[in-house]
Amino acid sequence: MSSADQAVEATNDQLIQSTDPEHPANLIPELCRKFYNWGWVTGTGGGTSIRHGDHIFIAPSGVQKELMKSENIFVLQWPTAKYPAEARNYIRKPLKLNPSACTPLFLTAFEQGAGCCIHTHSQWAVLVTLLVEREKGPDACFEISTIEQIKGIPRGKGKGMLGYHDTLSIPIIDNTAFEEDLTSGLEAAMKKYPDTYAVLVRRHGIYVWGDNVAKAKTQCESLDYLFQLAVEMHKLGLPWVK
Ligand SMILES: CSCCC(=O)C(=O)COP(=O)(O)O
Ligand SMILES: [Zn+2]
Repeated sequence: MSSADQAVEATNDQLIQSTDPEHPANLIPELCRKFYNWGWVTGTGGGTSIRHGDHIFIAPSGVQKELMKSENIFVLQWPTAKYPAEARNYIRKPLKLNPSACTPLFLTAFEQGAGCCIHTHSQWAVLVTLLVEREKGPDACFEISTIEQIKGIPRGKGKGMLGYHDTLSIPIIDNTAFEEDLTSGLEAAMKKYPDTYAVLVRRHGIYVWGDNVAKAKTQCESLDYLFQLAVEMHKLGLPWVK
């Protein structure tokens, strides 16, 4: 390790030390424990990142997310370069750990003004991506209507929440061999669907973001509920869209 890296590691512990349970360095491990119990981040997959002022808090890669501690958290100075990875401005790097492979995807959500982004490997999310026809290619979307929980999802930034009679549409992008390579697909989906707060990844999971942690979490919960409901409706032969 270079002396510059050692300095980043050694000098910036204050960035992740707080007695406030709402501090991102405390909140990320706490949220990941909940997400693990909900089947969202099992087997090291998935994770979450929070923007707090001009700092981005990111979990390490390939670790048991439910066992993560605040001292394992990376901190980036915001704004930062998305590419290449070496150009990112880390102001705290835990020794012997790498930042999450989801980092460029989380940064894409922060570029949209998000305060928190959650990535899950929920089986319900994966199942709906398998049930929506593949032939639709870049136009593939999961759609559901006339279910009360749709009201938990925003209509778009500053546009209020969807109503009971609205149709919720979540774009689906194809998976790639490496998590980082999903970034261009996520960017394209955000451009095509500027009001969306989530993008499904076929055979992989979902990215959900929100203006703050509470909104990202509740939106992710509402979507997971709707995906599970949709799978159960499909088993009963019931249509998702009236
Ligand atoms: C078995 S998990 C494969 C990688 C992945 O999809 C993921 O979300 C985890 O990435 P990270 O680098 O944050 O561990
Ligand atoms: Zn993943």
